[in-house]
Amino acid sequence: MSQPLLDVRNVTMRFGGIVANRDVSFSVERGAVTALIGPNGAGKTTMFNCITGFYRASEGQILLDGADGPQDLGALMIRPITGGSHLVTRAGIARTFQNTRLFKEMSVVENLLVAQHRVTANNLLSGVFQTSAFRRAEREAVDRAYYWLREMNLADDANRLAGELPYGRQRRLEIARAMCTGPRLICLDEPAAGLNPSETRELSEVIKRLCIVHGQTVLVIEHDMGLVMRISNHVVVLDHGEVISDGTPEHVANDPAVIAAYLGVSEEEMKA
Ligand SMILES: Nc1ncnc2c1ncn2[C@@H]1O[C@H](COP(=O)(O)OP(=O)(O)OP(=O)(O)O)[C@@H](O)[C@H]1O
Repeated sequence: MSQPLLDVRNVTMRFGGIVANRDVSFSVERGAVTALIGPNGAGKTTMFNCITGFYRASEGQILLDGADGPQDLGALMIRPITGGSHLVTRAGIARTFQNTRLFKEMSVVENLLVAQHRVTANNLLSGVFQTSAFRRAEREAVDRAYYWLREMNLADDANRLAGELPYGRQRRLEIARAMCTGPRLICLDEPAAGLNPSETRELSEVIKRLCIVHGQTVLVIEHDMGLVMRISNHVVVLDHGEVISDGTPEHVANDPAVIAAYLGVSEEEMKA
C-alpha cells in the first residue's frame, strides 16, 4: 500500500494535567476527504492545531509525505534557529478557521494576493526594480486568484470588500485563499458552522470538486453530520481525546461506539 499523505502516529497532547488527545493514530489518504468528528470537547481542534503547526504534540509523530519521504512536522517546529510553525505551512499544509480570519477591509481579490506573498515578494530588490521575473510572478498570482475565485463561485465578488460578503461566501473565500498557496493538504475547521442549508449545500459541492476535479487532499472537522456523510471518503471519530472509530462514513455511522458517544451513554450500557 502507498504511504498516506499524512500519518498521525500515537499522538498525545497534554495541557498541564489535561489530556486533550491520547495515543491518537490515523491516516489521511491522498486525493480524498477525511473528516475528524466527535462530540464537544473530544479533542478535534487540539488535533487540528497539532497537525497545522499551532501546537507541538507532547508525544508521537505527525508525518507528511513528500518528495524526500515522510517529514516529521513536530521536528520542523523545533528545528534550531529556523524552526517554527511557518515551516509546517511551507511543507504544504493550509488551513481555515472556525471563525473566518479574512482581511475584511480589503477586497476579495486582495485577500487572495496577500496570501501569495511568498511567491510574489520573495526579493525586495526585484520588487523595487520591477524585474520581469517579479512582474511575471505578480501576473501569475492574479491569474491564480481569479482561477480560485471561479472555482469557489465567487468570480462576481472579486472587487467587493471581503467583510461585505454574506457569511457563506466569506467561508468559500477562506478556502480560495488557502488554495492559492498550492497546499498539499487543506484543513477546514468547521466550514459549515453558521451556514444556512443552501450555503451548506453549495459548500459541499465545492469541497467535493476540490477533491474530485483537483485531486486535493482535504481534512475537515465538522459537526454537521449531513455534510460529513455527503463529502467524506473516510471518517475518524474522537471521543474524550481517543479514536473510537475509523472507517467509511457508513461504517462509523453504524458503529455502536459512535452512536453511544453521541448519545452520551457508554458502550457497555448500549450492550446491556
Ligand atoms: N489550550 C488549552 N488549555 C487547556 N485545556 C485545553 C486547551 N485546549 C483544549 N483544551 C481541553 O482539551 C479538551 C479537548 O478540547 P478541543 O477544543 O480540542 O475539543 P473539540 O473536539 O475541538 O471540541 P468542540 O467540538 O467543542 O470544538 C477539552 O477538555 C478542552 O477543555
